[in-house]
Amino acid sequence: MFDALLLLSFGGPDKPEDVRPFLENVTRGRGVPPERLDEVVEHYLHFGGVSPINALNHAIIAAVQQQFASAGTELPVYFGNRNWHPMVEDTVARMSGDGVRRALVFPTSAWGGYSGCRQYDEDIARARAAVGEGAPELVKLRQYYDHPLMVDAVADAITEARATLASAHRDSARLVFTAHSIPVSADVAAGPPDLGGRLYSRQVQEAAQLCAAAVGVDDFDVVWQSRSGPPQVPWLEPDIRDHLDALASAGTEAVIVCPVGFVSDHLEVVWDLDTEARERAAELGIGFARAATAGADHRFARMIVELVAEHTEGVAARRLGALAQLGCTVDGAPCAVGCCEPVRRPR
Ligand SMILES: CC1=C(CCC(=O)O)c2cc3nc(cc4[nH]c(cc5[nH]c(cc1n2)c(C)c5CCC(=O)O)c(CCC(=O)O)c4C)C(CCC(=O)O)=C3C
Ligand SMILES: [Fe+2]
Repeated sequence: MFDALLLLSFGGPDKPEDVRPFLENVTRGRGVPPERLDEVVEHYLHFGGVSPINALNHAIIAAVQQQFASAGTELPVYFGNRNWHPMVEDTVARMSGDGVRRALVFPTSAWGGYSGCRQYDEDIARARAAVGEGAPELVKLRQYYDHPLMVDAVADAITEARATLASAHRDSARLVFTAHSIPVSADVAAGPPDLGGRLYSRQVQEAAQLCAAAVGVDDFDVVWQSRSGPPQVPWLEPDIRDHLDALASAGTEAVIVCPVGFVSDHLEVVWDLDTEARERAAELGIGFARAATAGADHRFARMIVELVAEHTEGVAARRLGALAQLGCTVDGAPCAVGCCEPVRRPR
């Protein structure tokens, strides 16, 4: 029925010379100010111009291949990206050359919204169009932000992070979830029009609620990180650093920061949290622990295998959230008419 799995991701530079051209691909036509780009170049160069994202994706693929092998599932796994090599256009061309007729696509974003869902649909459509006649049918797997295996992995990561705090802080540390900020207009446009919008921030809130409940915490915060737009454009707020200021002034002594919005420890996690937010916490004199992302956990690969089995074996979709189940698309058609429409950006 399906003859391959494609892991579709964001992409990142592998060496210093890649950084500028990669960022040009990411931000083409998106109204990101040049000052912001110069800053982000520095973040990548701080890590030798190598984004951690490619190695992390290769590790996820290896874990999935291992599980396929031990289950006797013969499904080759391909890797393609939106913004850097291997580019999804090249990968889909290779799949076509290998005789792949129909493939499932696992996107490395768990979320709805333009950046997390619809833009991956656009990538699929663009890659198929580039191949032209005979391009494989590409079925994207559904959103998985509330999958029980994902929630379990994040919950354990929170517990492990808590254990790294000074003993006096362990019980009282404030649990703070982060996700990538997006323009408020993009959040308003997120989801099928009849569901009232703001699907991305509502999903992030729901995931945070599920993970907090899994560790027995009922009072937590959801804040945002890594905004890139010009200052006059409203993005989801507060930023994690401003939030740390507010928490410290209110007497909080320690925080556990959980980047629930990201599936792996890529650059925006290791720079914006492990470098900038951690520094801010040190300046404020508050304890800081960062929870690991779910991608490196064996349950994440198990979840991918289970999402595949929903299509290949009719396994029932397991999920803990109550919001609409979305994201499963065919050949890059959006989830619904008018779903997550790209918002026009100021020049
Ligand atoms: C919702 C969301 C996710 C989560 C869903 C998903 O995972 O897809 C995500 C992931 C990621 N974002 C990443 C990197 C970047 N994102 C940027 C810019 C932007 N992100 C946005 C949103 C998101 N981004 C938006 C609205 C912009 C503004 C420009 C635009 O409208 O498109 C820029 C430009 C420079 C800057 O301003 O930061 C960079 C370099 C990397 C790779 C990191 C690495 O290399 O390890 C990853 C996984
Ligand atoms: Fe981003």
